[in-house]
Amino acid sequence: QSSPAPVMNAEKNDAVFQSFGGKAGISKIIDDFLVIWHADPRISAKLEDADVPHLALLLKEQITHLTGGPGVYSGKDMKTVHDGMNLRNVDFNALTEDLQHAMDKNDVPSRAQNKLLAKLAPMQHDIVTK
Ligand code: HEM
Repeated sequence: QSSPAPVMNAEKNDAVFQSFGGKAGISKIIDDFLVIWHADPRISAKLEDADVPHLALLLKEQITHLTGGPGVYSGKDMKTVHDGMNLRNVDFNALTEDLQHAMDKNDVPSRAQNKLLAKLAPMQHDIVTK
């Protein structure tokens, strides 16, 4: 006999993902985020050698996962990826601001934004090396 409990849990853990507009919402937010990043003189140079379509794909997977959506993140761990980029706290903060602009532009409620930002904050330690 099937129990309703796992379904209820799934719905509960899904709330942030739904606030982001699900897969379509996250896809749009990341596309907007990359446009904003490209236009941000503080960190645009960091994208010069990047494979942006690949980065977009992995960011969509990662944010889907972090907001409680379906699927897996297939990329590398944050320390391995950003090692050697000489990233500073100001770079991390600029990127976070750009992401917030993208979330604002897409009307993500601030409570849901803060849930995601709280998951990104501990990554700063692995990403910032300088
Ligand atoms: C919370 C902060 C961040 C998160 C969640 C994040 C996430 C990611 C992810 C998922 C990837 C792709 C991993 C892979 O290729 O396997 C990546 C790559 C990359 N990230 Fe970050 N990142 C963060 C901060 C930053 C910052 C602050 C910068 C620079 C300003 C940056 C620049 C890059 C670049 C240049 C790549 C490589 C793209 C390429 O070579 O194709 N990241 N990041």
